[in-house]
Amino acid sequence: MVLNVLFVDFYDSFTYNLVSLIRDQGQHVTIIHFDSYGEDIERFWKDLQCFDCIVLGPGPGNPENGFPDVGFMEQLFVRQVDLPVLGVCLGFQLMCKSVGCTIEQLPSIKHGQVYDVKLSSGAETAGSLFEGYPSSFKSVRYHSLHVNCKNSDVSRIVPLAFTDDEGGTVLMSVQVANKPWFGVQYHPESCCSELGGKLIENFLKITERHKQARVRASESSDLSTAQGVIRNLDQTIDKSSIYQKQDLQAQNIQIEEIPIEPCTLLALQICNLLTEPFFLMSSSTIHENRGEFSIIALPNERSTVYTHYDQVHRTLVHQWRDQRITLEGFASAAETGLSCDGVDIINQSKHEFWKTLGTFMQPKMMANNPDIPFIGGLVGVLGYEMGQFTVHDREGKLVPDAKMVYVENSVVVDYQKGVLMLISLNNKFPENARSAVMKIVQGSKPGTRLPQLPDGVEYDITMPTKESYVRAYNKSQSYLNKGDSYEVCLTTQTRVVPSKRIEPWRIFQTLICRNPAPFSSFFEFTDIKPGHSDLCLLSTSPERFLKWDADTCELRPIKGTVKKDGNTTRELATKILKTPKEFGENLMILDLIRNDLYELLDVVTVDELMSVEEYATVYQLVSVVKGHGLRQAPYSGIDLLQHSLPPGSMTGAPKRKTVELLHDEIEKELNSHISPTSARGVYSGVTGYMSCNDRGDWSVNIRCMFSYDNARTWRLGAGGAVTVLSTLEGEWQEMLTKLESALQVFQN
Ligand SMILES: C=C(O[C@@H]1C=C(C(=O)O)C=C[C@H]1O)C(=O)O
Ligand SMILES: NC(=O)CC[C@H](N)C(=O)O
Repeated sequence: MVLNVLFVDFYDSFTYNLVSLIRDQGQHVTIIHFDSYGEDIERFWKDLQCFDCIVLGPGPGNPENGFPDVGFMEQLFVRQVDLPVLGVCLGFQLMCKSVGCTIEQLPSIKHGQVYDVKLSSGAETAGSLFEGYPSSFKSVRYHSLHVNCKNSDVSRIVPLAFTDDEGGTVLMSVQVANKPWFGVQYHPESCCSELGGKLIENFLKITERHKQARVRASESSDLSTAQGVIRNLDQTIDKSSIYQKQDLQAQNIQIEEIPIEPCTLLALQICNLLTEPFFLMSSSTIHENRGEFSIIALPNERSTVYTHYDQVHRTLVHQWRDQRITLEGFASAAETGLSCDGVDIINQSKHEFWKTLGTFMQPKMMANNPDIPFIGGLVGVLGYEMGQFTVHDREGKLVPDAKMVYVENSVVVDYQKGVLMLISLNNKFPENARSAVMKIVQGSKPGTRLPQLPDGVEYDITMPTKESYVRAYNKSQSYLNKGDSYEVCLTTQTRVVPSKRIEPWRIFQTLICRNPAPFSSFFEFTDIKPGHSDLCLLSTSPERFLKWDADTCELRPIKGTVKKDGNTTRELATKILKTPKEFGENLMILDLIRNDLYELLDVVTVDELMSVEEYATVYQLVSVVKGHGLRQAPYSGIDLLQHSLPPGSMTGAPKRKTVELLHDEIEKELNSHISPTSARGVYSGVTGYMSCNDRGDWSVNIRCMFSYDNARTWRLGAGGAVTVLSTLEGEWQEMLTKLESALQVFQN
């Protein structure tokens, strides 16, 4: 008998981790938001007849705030719903409040910390929520608030578990007396919690028994009506796929392999000799599993270019350097939506923009699957505001939020195999590019002279004041304390104006030598006119956002940073990175990313838990999460990409609420010297490709600089995760360290 579980989501970023635990038990889960019914409690009550139990999930906010934070969900208990209920964290607090407990500030807030949960005596008896549990087990806590039942009617509450921390004993689980209503304060669904699946299994057994009793009393509802209701209810996420997968045909690819001596300057040297435009996604450090490749993408007049402006909900489509288009014509088409020779104008939201990209790519996907990450496809940059929950408010200057270019010719260097490949999808690998490659491959070893920026240029650098940073930091702390957020990725932006324009390529070469990184990128979009770009990104990112192939995907969130200086050995860094502060920071984002994947996929694994990685200026704590079974799913990599942007490591958790707080409150004043709308722009977005052999790889836009005005001014973002364990000085210094990784090129 499959149970129908109603899951009430309070817009949390751990919802689907819990949902997956229930689905693993073979049960059907319907997810609604706590405010899906608005104020229509009667309709909600009627629909409840279709379900066998209710799970009230975790989430931001405080049940004491009432309707804005929890809707009318407390009424479940006030009206005495005749269904088993499991409340988790916020849901638990809500249930306890409804029976007279108070919700109070936790003396020592815990976000992403593992504690021993101890059962009250008798809690593990047969038929209970903790049947078969040991007397103590480890679980993760994410809460600012806790339940105080000292002044409540003790006959209504059966405490089941507690934990000890610095603030004394904290209630971890209760049952409401004589009711099948249970709750846990801890998070059974975290990847660092023990026995989470068992808790759900036990709750479902309780549900099963309850259901049987109801069936006997013939209270059960008509199954066919139930199915209709259920189908229409579950609308919290858009589950449609961007494009339908089809049977793929083999298509023509020309690949010429040339053996090479692996050297990460190779791609740079080839680009130096190229006479045509190029984009570079390059590794400047070779590691197993990241940075094994450099890709030089060669756009030409056959290349279609997509530019999306979220501020005006418009996409412009044109061919690379179409002679009919002028810079002024293009800018005015973007601004007004009025037609312009050579440009297709589509008025569409960013959501529809993804579909436009998908529709374009679908017929280009091919059955050939050479073991090469990129054979040709869309390459480009997606800004932070292309993600979910973000908005790009209208401000003075219209800037692109996304630019993607379809590229048929490329050079791919595989450092591990020691081969370079010239790849063409149109049988016409450009001769000039071939001779540039041959010159470098056959020539003498590349020199080691470090490129320098030209002498005699002054740099006007504007960064946020420490005072405004302090205010933003304090705001972040106050939201963390109130339980509105568990982690806030607070970011700053700095503007650099050189007294003379310097070629982006020259800056990039300096940057990549000073701050080598596995995901460096050079994207100067000169798609209208040579020597002119409306978007330019120079990045030395250490962080992979998302990589996929036809069946699996991988995310590598970085959270936890230690500056390298003369005294920091790897050993010391590891010690610092394994403290509760860094552990919690990383775990929260790891759990958030599992959630992002579980929204679309059934199987998600944690393949590396908090490894320490070394970079030029910092040590970082990195986890690796994989999603499996894409082949059987209706989704492709592009669905995962759309779905999981913006990167959780750049937002904090829970994602939706924290993105909102950052935009409306926290970063507004802090970055007002750059933009009045607190848009992050390219920073915090992603850069990469989707290849016609169904592979993709995207890095997070950090340790980078970008320009919207043809390299006259540059913007650099830097930030870090603020948690309750942060210190103001520590975060300020961490931000400066990250800023320095790119800013250093302008400082001598
Ligand atoms: C925000 C930045 O980096 C992010 C924040 C990190 C952290 O808080 O430790 C680490 C890597 C990135 O996910 C940045 O580099 O500007
Ligand atoms: N994870 C949660 O559900 C948190 C609940 C509540 N907002 C708190 O901070 O205590």
